[in-house]
Amino acid sequence: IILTDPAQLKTTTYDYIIVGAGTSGLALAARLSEDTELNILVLEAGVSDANVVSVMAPFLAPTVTPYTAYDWNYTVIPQAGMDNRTYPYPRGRLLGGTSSANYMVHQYGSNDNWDRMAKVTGDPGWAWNNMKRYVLPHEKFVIPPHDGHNTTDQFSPDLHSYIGDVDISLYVHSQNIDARVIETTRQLKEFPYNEDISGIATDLLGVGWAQSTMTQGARVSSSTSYLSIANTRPNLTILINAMVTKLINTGMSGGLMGFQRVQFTDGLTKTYIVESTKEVILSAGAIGTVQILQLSGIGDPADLNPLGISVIVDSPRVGKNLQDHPLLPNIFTVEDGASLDHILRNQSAMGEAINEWAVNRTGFISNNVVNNLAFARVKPEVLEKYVDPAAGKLSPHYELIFANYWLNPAEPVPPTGSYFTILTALLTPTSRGTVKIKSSNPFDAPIIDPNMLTTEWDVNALRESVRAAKRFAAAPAWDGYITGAVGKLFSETTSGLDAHAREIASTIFHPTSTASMSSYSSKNGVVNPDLTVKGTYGLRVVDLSVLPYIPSCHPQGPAYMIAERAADLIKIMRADGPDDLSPQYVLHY
Ligand SMILES: Cc1cc2nc3c(=O)[nH]c(=O)nc-3n(C[C@H](O)[C@H](O)[C@H](O)COP(=O)(O)OP(=O)(O)OC[C@H]3O[C@@H](n4cnc5c(N)ncnc54)[C@H](O)[C@@H]3O)c2cc1C
Repeated sequence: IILTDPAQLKTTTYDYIIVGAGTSGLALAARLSEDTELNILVLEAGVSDANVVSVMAPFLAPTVTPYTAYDWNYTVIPQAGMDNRTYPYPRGRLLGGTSSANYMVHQYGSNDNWDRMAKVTGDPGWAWNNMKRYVLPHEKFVIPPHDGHNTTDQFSPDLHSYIGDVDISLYVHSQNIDARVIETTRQLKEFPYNEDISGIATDLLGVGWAQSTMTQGARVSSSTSYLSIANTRPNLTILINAMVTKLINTGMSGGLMGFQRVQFTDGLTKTYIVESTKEVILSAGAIGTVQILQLSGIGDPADLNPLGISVIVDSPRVGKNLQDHPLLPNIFTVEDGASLDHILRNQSAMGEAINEWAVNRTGFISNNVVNNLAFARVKPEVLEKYVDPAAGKLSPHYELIFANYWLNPAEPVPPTGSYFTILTALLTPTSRGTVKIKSSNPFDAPIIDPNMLTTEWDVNALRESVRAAKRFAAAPAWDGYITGAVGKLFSETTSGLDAHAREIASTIFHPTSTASMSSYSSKNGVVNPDLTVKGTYGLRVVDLSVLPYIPSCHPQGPAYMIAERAADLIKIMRADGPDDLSPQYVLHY
């Protein structure tokens, strides 16, 4: 049941209270509520996602954020590595969280991403060999896609699940560049075709077809999937418009501090308190989770003391390990009228397209914003000088994203011209940023410093991605289409290309790792391998903040995987012994 007013709550005591009805939060709520004996409350600061056209229509995803009613409307502080520019840092503030606001590309990361996590945390349960089991309950691959096209060789059917909760589909509308992208894989050895870039198999490298969380011409979020399946359960309550302002400590036990009470506000004047008998679980995302921890006195004394917040749990790594993928739009000019731009900037043409979508769920509005992606590694001679920051030899360093129009999240399409965009994203950054509350007022936005492009590796690797994009675009497949390059992309020099990056790069919106996991004995982390917050009992974090390293992929898949395993970890803790667990929940390691 979804409630909108705290007065509608039947009780103030629940077994589990989950903070944040986002990507991970709703997946976890759905799994925990399978046990009818448990009473679960989810508190979400944002609004309902119901009937919001920009949220539902896949191609309109870029209009859900930034700076809207569905966004937390954050802005980063001036970035030293990017000409001291600031830029928006969108996060979904609605049911489904950022899965209701993202661009829907779905992957799991490379096997190495998970194996490295198992290694650094000392918990083999995070290795891909164990994690891959969660693909089965998680995804439901849609065959055929909504446009009915033949998907032979566009994904590997044997790798995928068809019985899970989240619909995942290949494209449902072609872009006129699709054939040229695939042709390039035949012409340039450097960019081989990869039939399946989900990351389920060992190899993520190459050019392939995007897999997206959508079905029947509409977005699939954690709200329209996990929640819509679980929502009829009487033991699951979701309260929206409920912003958590802090956790209240409820006393020590065995040297650990409890935080069983959750304080929240309706956003206006009233404050409420609810209590958990088992656990409070923070799923407020890489920014929100840090904010709540710090407001509750869990953090670095150097951050909290100056704000007059008493330190209850000294946890110096809270908000410290922020990682994100820098994104650089490399835009080419193309033959007049050969791109989608003339439609995108024509209001009546857009109106017609949206109308077609509203009536039939067809046309380009029913499709994701991109159809093809490429994952690649820098050349060995570039890597020579560095300790490879990738999780393994089959993990990409960067990504190329292809769109037959002007796709620059930071700058709208110019009034004239036709364009082709190859966005490049650095997937293995070594720069580390921070998230820190500005004051003890929960309504003050935290200070977000992604600190991007501040290491030599990051600058070099992003430059290599631009060179790769230019080599890609120089393949014969693009003859008669591309006519030039926009801005400093023209440059052939190192300094020119670096200036291009500093001038227009921003984020692909993938913040992670701000409450990262480390082994039970390590202090270099915020949570333990079972996601419990170090120094506390009855408190866990279940969202992308727990990742020690950002995965080299689009991270909503990992957010869902973390939630799926967290549900098992919680169920195992509750069970008296293995006999109490259904076979599905026994970990095999
Ligand atoms: C524009 C954009 C495009 C993206 N495109 C892609 C893509 O194509 N593919 C991909 O894989 N990833 C993409 N991402 C990233 C990805 O969607 C997110 O990283 C992921 O969904 C985060 O999941 P999460 O569970 O950690 O947090 P979220 O899904 O953000 O959930 C956090 C929830 O907690 C709530 N919350 C926060 N603070 C509080 C509080 N104090 N009280 C109550 N509730 C609170 C929030 O409102 C939100 O609902 C994109 C992100 C953006 C912004």
